[in-house]
Amino acid sequence: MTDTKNPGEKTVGVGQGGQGGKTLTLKRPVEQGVVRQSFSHGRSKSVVVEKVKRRVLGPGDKPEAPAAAPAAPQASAPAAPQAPRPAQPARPAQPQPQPQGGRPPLRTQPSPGANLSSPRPAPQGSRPGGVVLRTLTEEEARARTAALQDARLREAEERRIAEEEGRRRAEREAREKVEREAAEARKREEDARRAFDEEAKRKSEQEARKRFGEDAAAASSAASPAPSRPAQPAAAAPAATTAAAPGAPRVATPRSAQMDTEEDDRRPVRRGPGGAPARPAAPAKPTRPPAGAEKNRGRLTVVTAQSGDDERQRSVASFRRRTQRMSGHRQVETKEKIAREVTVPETISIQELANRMAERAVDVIRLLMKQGQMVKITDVIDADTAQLIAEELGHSVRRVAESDVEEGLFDTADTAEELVSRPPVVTIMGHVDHGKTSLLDAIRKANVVSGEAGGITQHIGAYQVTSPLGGKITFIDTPGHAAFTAMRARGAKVTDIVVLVVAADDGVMPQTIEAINHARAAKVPLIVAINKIDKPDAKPERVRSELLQYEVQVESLGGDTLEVEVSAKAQTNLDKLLEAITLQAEVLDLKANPDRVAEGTVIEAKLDRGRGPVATVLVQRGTLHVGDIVVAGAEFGRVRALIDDKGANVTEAGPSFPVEVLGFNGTPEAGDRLAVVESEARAREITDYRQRQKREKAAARSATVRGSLEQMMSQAKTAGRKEFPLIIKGDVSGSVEAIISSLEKLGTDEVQARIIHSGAGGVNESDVTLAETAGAAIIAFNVRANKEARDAADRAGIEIRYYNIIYDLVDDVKAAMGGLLAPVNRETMLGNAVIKEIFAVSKVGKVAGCLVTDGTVERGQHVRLIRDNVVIHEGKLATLNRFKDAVNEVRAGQECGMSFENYQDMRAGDVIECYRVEVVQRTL
Ligand SMILES: Nc1nc2c(ncn2[C@@H]2O[C@H](COP(=O)(O)OP(=O)(O)OP(=O)(O)O)[C@@H](O)[C@H]2O)c(=O)[nH]1
Repeated sequence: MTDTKNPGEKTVGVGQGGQGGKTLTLKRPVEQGVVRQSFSHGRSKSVVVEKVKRRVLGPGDKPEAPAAAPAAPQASAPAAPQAPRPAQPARPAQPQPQPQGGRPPLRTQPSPGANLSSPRPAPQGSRPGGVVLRTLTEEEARARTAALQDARLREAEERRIAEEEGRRRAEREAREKVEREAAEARKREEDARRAFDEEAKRKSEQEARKRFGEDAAAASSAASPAPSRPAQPAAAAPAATTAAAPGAPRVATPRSAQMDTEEDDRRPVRRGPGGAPARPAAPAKPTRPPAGAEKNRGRLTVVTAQSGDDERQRSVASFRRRTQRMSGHRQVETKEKIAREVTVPETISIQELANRMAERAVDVIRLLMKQGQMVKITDVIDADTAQLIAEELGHSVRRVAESDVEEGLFDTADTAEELVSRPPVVTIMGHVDHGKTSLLDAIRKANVVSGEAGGITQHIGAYQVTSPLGGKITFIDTPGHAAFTAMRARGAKVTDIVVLVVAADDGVMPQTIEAINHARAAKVPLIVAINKIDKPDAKPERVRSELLQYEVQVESLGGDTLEVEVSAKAQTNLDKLLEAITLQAEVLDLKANPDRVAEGTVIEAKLDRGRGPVATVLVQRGTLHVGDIVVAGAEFGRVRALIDDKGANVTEAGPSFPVEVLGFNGTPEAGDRLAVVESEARAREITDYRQRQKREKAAARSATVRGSLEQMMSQAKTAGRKEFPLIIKGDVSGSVEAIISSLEKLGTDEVQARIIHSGAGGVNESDVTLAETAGAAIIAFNVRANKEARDAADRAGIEIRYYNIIYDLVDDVKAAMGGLLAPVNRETMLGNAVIKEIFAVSKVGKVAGCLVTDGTVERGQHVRLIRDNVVIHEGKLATLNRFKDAVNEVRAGQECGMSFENYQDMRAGDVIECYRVEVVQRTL
């Protein structure tokens, strides 16, 4: 039994706590109800709550108001799940009375976890089986009210926040949706625009192509729609500027209008997000995206704002460029490409090749790069590569030999009108001590004495004198055979006239004869100067008669060779000699063209310590100037200075004028021909070739000194020459004559021995130089060559053949001359064999098992296969085996195995004929 001692309570619950207990009610009616109380751990309990109708309240207290307040929100928001919440904040208020000492517990069944489920703090009477709640104190009531108010406020706040969030979410979702749709619309728009641009581009290209295919006149006509195209950018510009103004009229060119009509079906519908046409006022502009779409492009920048215009400008510009490009190509194509015949030497630089083709060097390099060759413009390529390139570029090629670099260097013809008389060039020749040098000096001295300007200051190897008959005479101041033949050996024909000096007291001597032969070989006229007539023992008549033996018939003896009796020492008849030279020159009618680039010959050359390489050059044609680029032999240079025979600097030198040339890069050789070329590159090309040739010649010479007789014959054969040039030297003149007559008898219609020079005595240097010049062989009978001659022969690659039996000599020459006849094949029978059986051997093929019936059978020799007396195969023996061993020959009576080269069809019973074939030279 629970008793409330609270004075405020009017109800006392009597009973044992069971349901059947009686409740003592003191007059005051009570409203009661049952509330289910929940506890922790899932426990629950029903509590009876009573509400007294009347109670004593403190002053100012309004207990009903708070009770009604929670009910109101519950009624206004029945769906709100927070209905029980107000009870929860009350919980902390529950222990509040405890600290206040003296105060009895509120409930008869105190439960720490008890929770008041009803917010109403009403006094409750005790009931059987229930819990009677005491009436709340004012403080408690206030606390509860405050808590309730707080809870209500919080709830309202939370609701407001939730609503706010919901609203924001909805807004965001709506915005995102709109953005998404806009992006999609933009994308669609972009795709459509791109597709449209592509189409427009394709169409314009097509039209351009079509237009270029049309007649040019039609294309240029103003009436045709094509010319309206260039106006399009102008029309597009205002349209672009008015693009921002909605509804502004667009200027549509005929072309765009045409395109619009053509492409309406294909053009994508350009609509804004709202679905309305974006640009209703400008439906005809295909290149402009609708404004609505632009609005939805997202970030708007100046670039994007202008992008539409740019697009169109670019499109027009690119169209124009393309048009220009195409018309440009057309121009290039219409410019007819000139196919040239390109001369290609064995090697050529890229630059030179390009020049010859009239192409750009860069194009040549590009072609080579395509073939995987990285080259520079200065690189040199071979003729094969050059040919490939030239043909790739549409040119034809003329391959030339290396020697062709000299083409056009010399001997270009002059017309008769261009030729003017020139001084003769004279060489003095003769036997030793007959007075050559004395005569040259005498002539020069006499000329100086006779008042020649300047004076002799230096010796330059050649000089000019004035003839008493007028005009100049050029003397080459290098007397003797050496200079003469050296020049001739290099192909230079310098001398116009040879003055043969014969001492009147000595008569014709061996070198006199040599000089005669040299002059004759060079087809140069002689003037005989019978020297030393001042001597008492001088016998000029004897000289005249001796010369007759050598087919030199002087004028006084009825011949056509001029002769002058002179004395170098006494300076007698020097004028007559000069007159004779002038007369002879007139007969020769020597002429040259002075108005052309110079050609000449190096008379002598030296390396001067102070001046570098110095060459004495005799100009033969044209005029040599300071500054000319000259080539001589394997050297070239730019003429730095010209010095005449009197030591004076001159600026030019005409025909037959001897002059010292300074400026060569190296020292040329006497006898080298000089030419003026147009460029240093050409000069380099020529000298490079010549230097190569020189090296090769030196190498070849050392390798082929011997056997030159045969070599000479092969040269004769290839050159189609019928003459076989020889120089015969013998111990006595009788034997020499016998040899000559024997050799002359060998001659046939095809080939003939030609004796260039013959004489008694050993082979000397002069013989060798003559042989070199004439391309002759030297035959020495019972004589030997001196050391100088041997050295010279080694250097020149001339063979000297020695004999002591005249028949051997004749036979050799006969054989060599017979070399011109085609060789024949001579057969020699070796033996026969008969095939017994045929075997098939792997890797070898068929092998014939044979028995050699007569002679021998040799490996590698020729065989004939005879079946029933008919030759069925001719070839060579490939293998020859005896048992299992390879052997070189098998004799009669022995068995062997044979196989043939490239032949398998042998049969048992066939006869094999073995023979040797020799190439036999035909003889005369
Ligand atoms: N009495 C006389 N002696 C001469 C005459 N000409 C040359 N001599 C002499 O003959 C000799 C040889 O003269 P060179 O002029 O050296 O004869 P060369 O032919 O040049 O001789 P090499 O150079 O050895 O070939 C010298 O002693 C000269 O003085 C001449 O007209 N009368």
